[in-house]
Amino acid sequence: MTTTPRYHHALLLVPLYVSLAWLGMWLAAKPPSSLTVVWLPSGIGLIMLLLAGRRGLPLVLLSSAIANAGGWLYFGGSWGTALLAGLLLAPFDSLQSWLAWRGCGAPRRLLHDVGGLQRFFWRVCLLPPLLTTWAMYLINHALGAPATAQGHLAGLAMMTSGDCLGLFVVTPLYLVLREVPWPRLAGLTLKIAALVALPLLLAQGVHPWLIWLLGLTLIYVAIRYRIVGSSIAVALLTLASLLLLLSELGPQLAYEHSLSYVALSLMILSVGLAPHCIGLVIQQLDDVNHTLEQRVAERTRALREVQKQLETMAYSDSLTGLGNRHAFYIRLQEEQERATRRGRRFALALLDIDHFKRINDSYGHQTGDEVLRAVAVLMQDSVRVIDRVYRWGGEEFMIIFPDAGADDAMVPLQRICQLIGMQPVTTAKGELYTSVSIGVTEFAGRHDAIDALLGRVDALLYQAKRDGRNRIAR
Ligand SMILES: Nc1nc2c(ncn2[C@@H]2O[C@H](COP(=O)(O)OP(=O)(O)OP(=O)(O)O)[C@@H](O)[C@H]2O)c(=O)[nH]1
Repeated sequence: MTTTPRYHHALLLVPLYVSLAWLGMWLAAKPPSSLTVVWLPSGIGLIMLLLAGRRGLPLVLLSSAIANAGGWLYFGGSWGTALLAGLLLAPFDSLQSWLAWRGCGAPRRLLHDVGGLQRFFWRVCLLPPLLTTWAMYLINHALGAPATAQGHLAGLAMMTSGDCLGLFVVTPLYLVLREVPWPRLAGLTLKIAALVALPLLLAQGVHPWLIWLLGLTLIYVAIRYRIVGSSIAVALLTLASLLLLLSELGPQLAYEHSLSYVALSLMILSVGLAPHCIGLVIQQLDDVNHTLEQRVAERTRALREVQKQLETMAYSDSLTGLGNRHAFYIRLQEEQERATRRGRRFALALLDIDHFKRINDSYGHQTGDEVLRAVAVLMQDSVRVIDRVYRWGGEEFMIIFPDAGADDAMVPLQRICQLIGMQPVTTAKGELYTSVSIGVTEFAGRHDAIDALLGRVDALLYQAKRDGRNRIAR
């Protein structure tokens, strides 16, 4: 049989189970006698199964047998009675843990939402003790355990509420321990201990009615620290109640003894349920909020992506990948303003592929597209990084040369003219020769309007066409 780390942890709980059981028996035997408020081993048994699954069942059986047999020996029972108590009671303790474990369903979801709290209370804390403690009570009684002063029913109620409270206190603590790192848990426990102690001390020292402040404290803890806080608070409240009872302090002792202990168990159960409920509701709201925020963030990211794509589509020419006419206008305006502000120049060239219609007519539109793409790449490769090439429309292109005059622009333009005129464009239909005509002008200072600039470059292009094409006019 292979053993996992979780099984080892369950194994380590055996001594804890036994010592908590003996501590419980010892407390019960203290005056005012035979009283149980909380039976912590019931919770420990469930944790063994949560850790080790079915393989934890023999561990619960063993722990319970040792605890019960030892208890009977301690209280003066014979070896035979002790052995019998161990053998007879252990299966019922194990059955209780098994029922509670089955009631948990998926432990991760146990105290995850308010619906889970209902399941936790009924199926984990209440039903398993209700179904098993009567048998254990009968066995104890048959073996010679005395009834409480208030009779069997009070004794049975005390045993059931004690087991129920054990499960109610220990299970959430286990879930908390699993999720919260130790240093944070220690800090949190100290803070909550101070908050829980305050109303208890006020009730003892000033006036018993001040015990009601405890309700406010627990609600505050639940709102502030969610289910983690309420779990720690309920455990601390149980501990504090036990200490107060041991010191024979506390308003509970005003009642009949055993019934007052049942009342205390029930009080802790009901007082504990409210903050758990508040903690879970707030936690659920937090989770919903978090999910919504995540979704909004995702949508915003997707929208930004679409916006980027739309911008690219709005400013670029899909065939050549160059900036389109819209982008050209924006850049031309910026360049004109910049040049005016700094007293600089810039050159503007308009290029047109000669007799492009013939290419389309002879080889088809697709081949025409290939030529347009090839010419676009060639132009882009022939200018400086800061120069910008745009598709003006059809087979016409614009180039803006920042910080350059028409003379400076002539150098790359001549290179473009020569390259296009001399080297063929490779297309699917074969190698094609073409040429470009170019008009080039420069910005003539602050009074040179954009329309005038465009009119000039257009006229120069037509001059180049008129003069025989495959040339530059300036
Ligand atoms: N393949 C293709 N052809 C286009 C595109 N846009 C415009 N054209 C074509 O480009 C041709 C332009 O013809 P014209 O304006 O007569 O110019 P041209 O034939 O180059 O003659 P010149 O400019 O006088 O040398 C037309 O046949 C348009 O259909 C395009 O995106 N792809």
